[in-house]
Amino acid sequence: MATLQSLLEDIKKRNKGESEFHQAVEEVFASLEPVIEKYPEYLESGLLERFCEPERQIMFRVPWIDDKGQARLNRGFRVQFSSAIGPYKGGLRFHPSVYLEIIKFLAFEQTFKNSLTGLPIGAGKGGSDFDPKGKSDSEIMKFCQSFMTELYRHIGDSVDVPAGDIGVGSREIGYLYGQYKRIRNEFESGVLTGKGIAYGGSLVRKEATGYGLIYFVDEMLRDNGHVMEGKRIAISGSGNVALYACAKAQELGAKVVAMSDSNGYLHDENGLDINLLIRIKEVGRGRINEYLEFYKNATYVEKPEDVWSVPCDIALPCAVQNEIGLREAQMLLDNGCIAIGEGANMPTTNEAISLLIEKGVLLAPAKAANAGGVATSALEMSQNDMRLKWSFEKVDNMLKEIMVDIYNSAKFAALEYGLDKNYVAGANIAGFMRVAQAMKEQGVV
Ligand SMILES: NC(=O)C1=CN([C@@H]2O[C@H](COP(=O)(O)OP(=O)(O)OC[C@H]3O[C@@H](n4cnc5c(N)ncnc54)[C@H](OP(=O)(O)O)[C@@H]3O)[C@@H](O)[C@H]2O)C=CC1
Ligand SMILES: N=C(CCC(=O)O)C(=O)O
Repeated sequence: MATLQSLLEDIKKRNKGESEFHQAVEEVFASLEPVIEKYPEYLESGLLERFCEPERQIMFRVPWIDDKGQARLNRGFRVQFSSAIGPYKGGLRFHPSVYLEIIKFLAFEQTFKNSLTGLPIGAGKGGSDFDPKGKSDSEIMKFCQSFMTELYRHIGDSVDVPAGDIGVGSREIGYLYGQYKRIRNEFESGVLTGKGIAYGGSLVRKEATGYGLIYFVDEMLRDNGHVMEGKRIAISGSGNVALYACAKAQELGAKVVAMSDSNGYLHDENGLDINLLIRIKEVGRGRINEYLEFYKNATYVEKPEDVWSVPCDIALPCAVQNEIGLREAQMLLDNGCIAIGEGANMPTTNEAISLLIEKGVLLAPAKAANAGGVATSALEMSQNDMRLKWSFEKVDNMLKEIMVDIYNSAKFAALEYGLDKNYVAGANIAGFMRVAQAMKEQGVV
């Protein structure tokens, strides 16, 4: 008879060398132990094995011509992980660190996240090893057009709906959509989300992941006798998620004193000027160290991983996977950090999660806390379906409600299994149960 442990070993054997995917599965299996004890049929029927196997993985060649007339070559991916509760849904990551297994772990995480939103969206993820940094607008466009020339055959508003992630913002979505529309000869606005407002994008989508993170963390703090007001916050990353998490945290009265990028971290004890940072990053497409030209008291240290050495009450990892290991977790504990809100996907190692929870740090897990982006993407799909355009306030209120619901789902799932305040386990359990129920009713497919 299979056990959780023997299944985990089998999954590791079947996916040799895929350390991030192994890590993601290990974390989930640790959470599901009490669930499988109560419902062994999820294991005995092979459902859990199917749950951890992507429905489809697609890899394709992406040739393009650079501004010098040189032929360039990248690789594209799309992992369509689960369609149990809706069409595949998840971002596209353009970054040189991308390869198939990275996309697979991200797509696996998306299964739980999309389930927790309560909306009809399955799980997928895609991307490329293309590096947008240092590329001209024309090169970005030519790459996106070539990428979509391959991807279009695999997506659709009821099949698979990509969106943004690292290196993919509304500019890239626009170029991808333009090529898709040209090939399909059809205005299928719901096929991509994160679109520009002029042609079907939803208000709040740009801000959603960052805002949603703060809504979740604020709910978690309040439920545990704390307030956001007056708290010191350190954030890793300075992209779409980090910038809008910073803006909303400051709106709620917190002081954000540090933010990072892949070259280092910015520190301003007076609190970062978020409007300047948004101008530098979004308008100028510049680097955060340009901030020093405006604020002489600020510092920029060329060690991104040491952003967590800046004393803070709340840490918001909003960059990449595994940026908080045991070393960084100890830095946070030594500085009296009381809460962590994961804006990035899988930013904390399993060892660091165990240490932080053991020490009583309130940990808002990525699958739950950063679901605001995909939830608002689903709201964009709904508006597109109905050919409607909702107001910023309407969408923002829906986002806030969804994030509070997600918090409560994680909280009460943890409580049901005697795992009070273990929001990592609660999110994994609540996310799993909805998809597992759908899989059970749909048969062995
Ligand atoms: N966009 C979305 O809707 C959602 C995104 N996420 C997750 O949030 C995280 C950030 O995504 P997003 O803000 O969209 O991406 P962006 O491309 O807008 O920003 C990424 C940020 O992370 C920084 N970064 C990248 N690599 C490293 C590194 N090795 N060390 C430190 N910083 C690094 C980048 O710095 P630099 O400019 O130097 O490269 C940049 O500041 C990702 O983990 C993503 O998967 C989760 C849910 C939704
Ligand atoms: N990159 C995203 C957003 C995906 C989406 O909006 O479909 C994520 O949830 O990780």
